[in-house]
Amino acid sequence: MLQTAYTLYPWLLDLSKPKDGLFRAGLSFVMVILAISLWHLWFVKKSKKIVAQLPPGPRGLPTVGYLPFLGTDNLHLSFTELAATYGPIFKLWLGNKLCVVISSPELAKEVVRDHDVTFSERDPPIAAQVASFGCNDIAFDSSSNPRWTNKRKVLATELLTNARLNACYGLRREQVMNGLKDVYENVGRPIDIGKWTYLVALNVAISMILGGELPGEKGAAIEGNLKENSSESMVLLGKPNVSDIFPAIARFDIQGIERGMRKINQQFNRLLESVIEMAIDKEKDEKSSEQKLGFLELLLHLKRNNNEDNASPLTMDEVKGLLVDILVGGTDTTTTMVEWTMAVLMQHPEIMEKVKKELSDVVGVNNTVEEFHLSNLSYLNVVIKETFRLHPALPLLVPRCPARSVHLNGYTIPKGSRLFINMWCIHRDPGIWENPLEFRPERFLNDPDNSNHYGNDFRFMPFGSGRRKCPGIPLGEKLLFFILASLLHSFEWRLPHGIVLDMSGKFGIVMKKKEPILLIPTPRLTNLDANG
Ligand code: HEM
Repeated sequence: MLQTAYTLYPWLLDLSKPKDGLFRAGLSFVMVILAISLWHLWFVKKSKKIVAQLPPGPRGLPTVGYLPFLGTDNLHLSFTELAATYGPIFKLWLGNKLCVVISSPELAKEVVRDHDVTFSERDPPIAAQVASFGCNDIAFDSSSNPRWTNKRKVLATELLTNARLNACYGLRREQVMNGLKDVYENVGRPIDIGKWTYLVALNVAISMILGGELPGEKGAAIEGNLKENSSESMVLLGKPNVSDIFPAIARFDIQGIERGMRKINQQFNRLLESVIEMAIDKEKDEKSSEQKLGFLELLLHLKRNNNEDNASPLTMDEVKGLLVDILVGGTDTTTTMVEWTMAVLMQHPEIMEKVKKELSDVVGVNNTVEEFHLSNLSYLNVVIKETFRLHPALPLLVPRCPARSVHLNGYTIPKGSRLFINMWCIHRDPGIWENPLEFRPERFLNDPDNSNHYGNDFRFMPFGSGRRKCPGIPLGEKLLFFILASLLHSFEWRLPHGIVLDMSGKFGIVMKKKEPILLIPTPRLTNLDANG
């Protein structure tokens, strides 16, 4: 058509025959309009083709996108409902962020294995950027930054090695025993399991960071402030922030989240400076044995010296970022998992009985649990796995962000969009799991692959997978297991009279129980004091 118009064009412009002029001018006008219309049609079709390359998804409203239709409480549930309509890959706009959600193991494999490098970037929320000393931690630093690889290596090969964790078992034991003694003193009264566990997990983290208790009144005050500060930080990190969804208005900080986080961060910084000073003094006074050093002393050592591979030493902000990862990454996740496990056990008395019997057989009725018992508690192990399946601490993992546009399942996932892997949906998919909503630990009992939850089985990834997989597994799992075994072996638990368990979750970075779980303890061991 365009070619015909092109050949006619000289004739149309030949205005030497005046009587035909009007006709030719009219025809010329029509042809130009036709050409423009054809070009327009071609252009619209081409742009539609680009739009069609995005995954399907629900329509939203101008500016806010699908935001008003999503409940704030349970993003993973809304995403699961949308997957039922739009399939295992869909997109939606939240404000002006394009989000893509995937909900099948096949697509999860493509993201975390086949395109792992491309999908390993993060889109850090503002509060997290501040809390992590400008993304100087592991969770929010760019994976293309060689310093990120260095920090993951430091965590894996310096802090969380078996030898190091074994060396500081005494510190974990002491904090768990202190927690059990608190429960003992409150026998017969309701205990908030989440609050109790959070305090124990935080005490463990602080104690391992400092290599024990800080001396004197100053030390006790610093420890108290660190606890308070970490809890406040968790609250702000969990709050949805309008500035993250509408970057154009971020500078107004409408909810004051950024200001709040900056204040907390300054206090935290001052606390860390005091702790660092004390650690340096301690180092001067006594040369502690290498294995007994606290994480902070080790990090300061790595800050001063090049490590074996001659990677450049850690910066002070990186030391602080790593401490934040340990304080934040390990405490809320462990707390949440203890809460959910206790809740499901209260719902299933027959499973609780089996757990208690195993504990009595393996640990003995007059002994407290020690970490060396854990590898023999195979039934408790599968109870925890089943809880991970039904109540993963991070149901959407930590959202990823492609470093460049990628094709996934025939769709384009544009660079900079936010990608969620809905593990909640995959963990409950009836096509994968038999009676998926049933709490049945036995499903894992005869499983030959005991390590299938470490990221190689894309149907079951409570710790994520690929380059961004949780680097805290060795500590997280040990602590979770140890706290649960100790609680269940030392006490009988019952719900307060007339209380019905509420099993709904409240979505944040970590999915906690919506209602705290309050349980009343009665001693099971006769001699907790003697063993402590
Ligand atoms: C039961 C306890 C824990 C659970 C369930 C858990 C779960 C997770 C999950 C699901 C992720 C996201 C993985 C992904 O996006 O693919 C993650 C990331 C992370 N976790 Fe854990 N975690 C636990 C304990 C810990 C502990 C104890 C630490 C620190 C010592 C820790 C530090 C981190 C860090 C730094 C990241 C970010 C990794 C990165 O982005 O490269 N976690 N965790």
